[in-house]
Amino acid sequence: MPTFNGVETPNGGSPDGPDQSKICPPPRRDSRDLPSLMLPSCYPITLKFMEVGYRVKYGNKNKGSNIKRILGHGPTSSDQIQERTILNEITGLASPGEILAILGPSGSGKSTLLNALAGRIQTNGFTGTILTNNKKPTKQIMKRTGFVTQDDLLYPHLTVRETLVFCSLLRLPKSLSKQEKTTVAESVISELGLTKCENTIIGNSFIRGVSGGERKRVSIAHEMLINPSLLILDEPTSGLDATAAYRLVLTLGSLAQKGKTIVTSMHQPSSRVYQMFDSVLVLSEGRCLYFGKGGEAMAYFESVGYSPSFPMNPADFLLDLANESKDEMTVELDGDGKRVRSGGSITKKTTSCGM
Ligand SMILES: Nc1ncnc2c1ncn2[C@@H]1O[C@H](COP(=O)(O)OP(=O)(O)OP(=O)(O)O)[C@@H](O)[C@H]1O
Repeated sequence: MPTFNGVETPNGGSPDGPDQSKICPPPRRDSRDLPSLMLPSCYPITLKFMEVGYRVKYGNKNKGSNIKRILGHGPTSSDQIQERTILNEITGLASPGEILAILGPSGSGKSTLLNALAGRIQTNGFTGTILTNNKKPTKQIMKRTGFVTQDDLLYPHLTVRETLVFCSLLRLPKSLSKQEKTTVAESVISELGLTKCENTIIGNSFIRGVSGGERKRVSIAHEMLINPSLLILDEPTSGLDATAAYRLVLTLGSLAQKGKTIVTSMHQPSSRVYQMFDSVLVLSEGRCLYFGKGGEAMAYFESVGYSPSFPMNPADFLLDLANESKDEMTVELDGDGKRVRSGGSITKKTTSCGM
């Protein structure tokens, strides 16, 4: 009987986490039921990360030296090897059935954090602890982790269906037949709402293909083929209009409802997208400004003296805070002596995580 990587409990049914049998029924071993086997996330993953830090060394004077010579630039002090802290003691938690959104301005460290959480950073500069179900991530856990990168790499000449069937043939275990792998791809196409465009080519900037939103969905579908329990996405809504972004996050929400743990970075979510986040982690220059429930962020900042002077999208407010936290600002007080946002500036009182 074929085994399917995305469903079976690792280590013969004794996972590193909660008793799975209490969470969802054991899968029926019938290849005709493959799509229904594949869709439930039967292996919940709780992701904890504590004091995650990342420092990089840069400024190798030998690199690009020919170009520098052509430009007439001799060795300068900036050619010396320097160190930079990209992430500074970031702590947080993502639970099954929830969406954790990493928010922050460009360059604040969102992608770096996601890479760290996905185990994609293995250099000396990395510090801190990342646990899945209270243990160091095992190979089995890594197999159940999907990572959707910011820059998707897809073959422009293949259709959506061809892309996913091809990936399915490559990524799914040899124990599944070709027909079963095709069935898995078909069910993912349907789950991600790609049926309408399944015969459209992916395309690129030269060849007209699927829309930006559909392209993002194909990237997510690509990871969904392995039925991940933990899905990490780097800016899945970048380049999408507000409605397409909302629809995509709705899809993420429905995946979360099936028991998956979703961690996603997002640049500028609309207020209705923000409302779909269970937790948010706000980064500013690699430091955590806030980690906690999305719905409690505004109250938290108000309690520590920061509030917008007019009703606004919480995500915009948090991004303003993150952007302005690095600048020197003047404290402005309203009639009650509260610090207020005024003329686009918000004063910042704390950099600790509001957990
Ligand atoms: N290996 C590296 N060497 C030097 N600097 C790096 C390295 N990796 C990341 N950085 C820097 O760290 C900062 C954070 O980068 P990161 O890509 O994580 O930001 P981001 O929040 O995802 O940005 P964006 O929203 O624009 O994608 C940036 O200033 C980037 O230039």
